[in-house]
Amino acid sequence: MGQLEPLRFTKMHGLGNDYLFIDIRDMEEVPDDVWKDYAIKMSDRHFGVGSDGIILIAPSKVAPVRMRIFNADGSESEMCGNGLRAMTKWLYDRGEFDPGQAIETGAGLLYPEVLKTEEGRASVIRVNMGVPRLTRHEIGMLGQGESTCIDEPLDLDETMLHITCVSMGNPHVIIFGPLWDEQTMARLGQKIEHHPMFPHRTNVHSVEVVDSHHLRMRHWERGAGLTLACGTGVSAAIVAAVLTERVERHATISVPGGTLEASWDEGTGVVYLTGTAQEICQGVFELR
Ligand SMILES: N[C@@H](CCC[C@H](N)C(=O)O)C(=O)O
Repeated sequence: MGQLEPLRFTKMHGLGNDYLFIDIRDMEEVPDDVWKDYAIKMSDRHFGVGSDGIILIAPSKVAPVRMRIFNADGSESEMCGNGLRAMTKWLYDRGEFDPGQAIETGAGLLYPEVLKTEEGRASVIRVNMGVPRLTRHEIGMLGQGESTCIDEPLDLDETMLHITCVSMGNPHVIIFGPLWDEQTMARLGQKIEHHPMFPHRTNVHSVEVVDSHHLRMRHWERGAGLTLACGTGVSAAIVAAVLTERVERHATISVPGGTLEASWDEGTGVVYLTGTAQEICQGVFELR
């Protein structure tokens, strides 16, 4: 790891979903296993810096820049909604974000937009999260590949749940009902994350309908556990709630770390996610 250090990082968050951003555009290429190791060590909340994962600001052949995300357990994910807003802010605040530009992600090219600034810095960002994917094959679930999973039973031994599954590039399971408390979210979230139905594991969300324009959610993230917000999860939730006729196409979504606005456009099929992003601090990491 010696050649990478000292490793500069910026800690940022979207509603408390926090990541350590590392600009690797001018670095020599290093094997993914090295990033996996850094993700585990840096993310540790007691023996590291503390975060839900690390995000690499990487070079791209198809866009001005690419986002790669490694969860706190070192696994790589395709996408991160809160991370994408935070990365847009990182670029904007450093004069490196052009209106209309794309950011390459594992879910394809995505288009963020800075809606509001404060003292020249980005504060509210809207992201075109792309079109949700609904077949089992696209979600990475077992079963009939071309079929969807909408309000279907999942037997968890101790309890029978009804799940709706959506991919926003990464997989999400949505369970509607009264909002689970933290303990239940952790216990059932972990079980569903590792359920054999999901060979690549999955993110899990408890979702309560407040009214036809308002949802409340709690998250168990694949590779990170309980988090204060999950942008792709919120995007998946509005899709699942519209598909099951629980909300209109635009909703406010309350999560433990704050509030996001989500909408699912009828014409284009695109999901839009709007919310804040903040920079916490900058630092230098050296493994001891
Ligand atoms: N917090 C994120 C999602 C991060 C990745 C996720 N844990 C996965 O493994 O897919 C978000 O804001 O979308």
